[in-house]
Amino acid sequence: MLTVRAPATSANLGSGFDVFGLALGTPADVVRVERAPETTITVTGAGSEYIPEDPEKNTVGAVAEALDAPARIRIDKGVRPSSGLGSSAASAAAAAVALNALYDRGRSRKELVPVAAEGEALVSGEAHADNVAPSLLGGFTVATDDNVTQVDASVPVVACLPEISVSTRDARGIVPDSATMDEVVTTVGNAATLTVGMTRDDPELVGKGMTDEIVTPERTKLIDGYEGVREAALEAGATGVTVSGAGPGILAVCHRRDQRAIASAMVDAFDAAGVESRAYQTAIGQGATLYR
Ligand SMILES: Nc1ncnc2c1ncn2[C@@H]1O[C@H](COP(=O)(O)OP(=O)(O)OP(=O)(O)O)[C@@H](O)[C@H]1O
Ligand SMILES: N[C@@H](CCO)C(=O)O
Repeated sequence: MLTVRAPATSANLGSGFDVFGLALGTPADVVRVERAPETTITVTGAGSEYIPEDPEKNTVGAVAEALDAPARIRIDKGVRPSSGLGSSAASAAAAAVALNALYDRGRSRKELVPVAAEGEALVSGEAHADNVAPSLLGGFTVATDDNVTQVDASVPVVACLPEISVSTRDARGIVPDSATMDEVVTTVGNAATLTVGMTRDDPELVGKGMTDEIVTPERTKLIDGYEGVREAALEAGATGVTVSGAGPGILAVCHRRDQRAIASAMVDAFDAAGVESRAYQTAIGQGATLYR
């Protein structure tokens, strides 16, 4: 039996829609695999009651199929589904690493990115790789149609998860079809600023570059209390705040000294809007870990 822990992730980071992603130190999914004549899946843990065990509907089933690696797969969910914290991707990334090792497929972590993205195609309709890339590789990742670039980074973050469900499929349905040239120019500037910030572990530059005028304003309409939470986090010292992935999770970037105050301000602001939430005080972390 092989065991893999794969981390939650935050995609988009505002200006990098469908391209940027980062691995979170916590939470994470744990996947255990054993060889079997055909794939079976059991799911326990956070939100497991909402996750199908049918291999045709679970992201790990798509990964087993893509690697031609049938197995008995047990998923222990640390990342609740429909969270914006890459729940479906964490399982897919863990399964890709585990099954690749179990069947000696010899794929590199980078080569496993499109394999794990097959799981995303199953649940959201598109094989976007911006969650599976950081879950597999760790750090900050830039996933384009034909390449993935990774840099190690250790910027502190707070990921606040409200008790609201937003499906990625629905949130993709409200992405605007077009953008103005001014919006594109601003976005390119912000994305470049954020990228430089990651290479310098600089929360100020990363936070500044997280602003997005194209996709995020539409997505925030799906998150009750978003504006209040954003303002509270900024007042408590966050250097940037945006929707995590497709939401409803909200990501704040910060200096370590402000982390606790920001977490508490975000939870209180959700509470004031009548929404329960929990905040993970963490940092950009490692990719999937294999335990033999
Ligand atoms: N192994 C899995 N783990 C989590 N969700 C799964 C899994 N397999 C299938 N699903 C389905 O995928 C959907 C959750 O995926 P979705 O992309 O909406 O959420 P998310 O991964 O938390 O969000 P995001 O991609 O925005 O970070 C749910 O409908 C869930 O039932
Ligand atoms: N880039 C994807 C990530 C989903 O987690 C989206 O925002 O739809």
